[in-house]
Amino acid sequence: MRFQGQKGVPVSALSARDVNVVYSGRGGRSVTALSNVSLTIESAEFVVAVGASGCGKTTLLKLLAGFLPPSSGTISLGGKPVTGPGGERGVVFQDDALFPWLSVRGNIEFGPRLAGLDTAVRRERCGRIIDLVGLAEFADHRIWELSGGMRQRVGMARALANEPEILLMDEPLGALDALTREKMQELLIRLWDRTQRSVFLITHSVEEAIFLATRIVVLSPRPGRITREFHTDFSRRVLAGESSRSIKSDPAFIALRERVLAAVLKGADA
Ligand SMILES: Nc1ncnc2c1ncn2[C@@H]1O[C@H](COP(=O)(O)OP(=O)(O)OP(=O)(O)O)[C@@H](O)[C@H]1O
Repeated sequence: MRFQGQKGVPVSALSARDVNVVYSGRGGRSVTALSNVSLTIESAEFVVAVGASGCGKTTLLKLLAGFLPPSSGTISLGGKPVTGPGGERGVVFQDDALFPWLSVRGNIEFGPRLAGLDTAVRRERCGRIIDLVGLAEFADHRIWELSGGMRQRVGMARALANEPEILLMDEPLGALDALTREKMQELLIRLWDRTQRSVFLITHSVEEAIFLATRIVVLSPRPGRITREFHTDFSRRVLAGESSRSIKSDPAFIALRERVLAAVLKGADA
């Protein structure tokens, strides 16, 4: 499938630099959700953020998406300031609001249709994406006829249909049962590999983070900040054909899981 990031053409780096976010809370009390956070998601990286509840993960994603301006600091894409949402950044949430009155294809074609893309180009592009997420047989089904895992595939396909440079995902697999979740993790790795998009993903599962990421960032609360980073490449083994079970039970995987977990718990206690 043709995407801007393929054949060695780098997609733009998305950066947060010295970012602070202060929310005004109830009774005049303010909450520092993020303090001096700097993070650059380089071309074709798969960055996963983990951390205790309330450490600012979603706030960071909203900044990168352009949904929320920082109180201070800058967000930039390819060196240009981000001042709002944009088609270069596709966003996927856990409970993505799909349009129940449209078919799978209708949902996926919605963005390109709104952007005024020529019908033939739109059909062709969305057909390829439907194949890529394994929904070809269900293209004409309504959303209410799909399982939870299939709906998440539609959410991802809908984001990909706008050909973003980077996918921003907030707990996309959080609501799925364990078996479906593992299958979707494998699909995410294949999507990342095939499309060469950069990905920024939030999860509460340390195991999921290690399985998916090329880089894990650990955030700690009060105030929210990045405390540790880990580089990992277990997803390469998925792409090489090794089974998820074999990878997740590898002593090297388990050892890293304990190190990342210790970093998360240390931050949560601080
Ligand atoms: N709109 C808001 N107004 C006031 N405070 C907010 C707002 N949004 C988030 N907060 C606070 O900012 C902090 C960071 O919240 P955020 O949702 O970014 O954390 P999170 O790590 O994504 O949490 P979780 O893992 O529970 O989803 C929390 O203390 C939260 O209560």
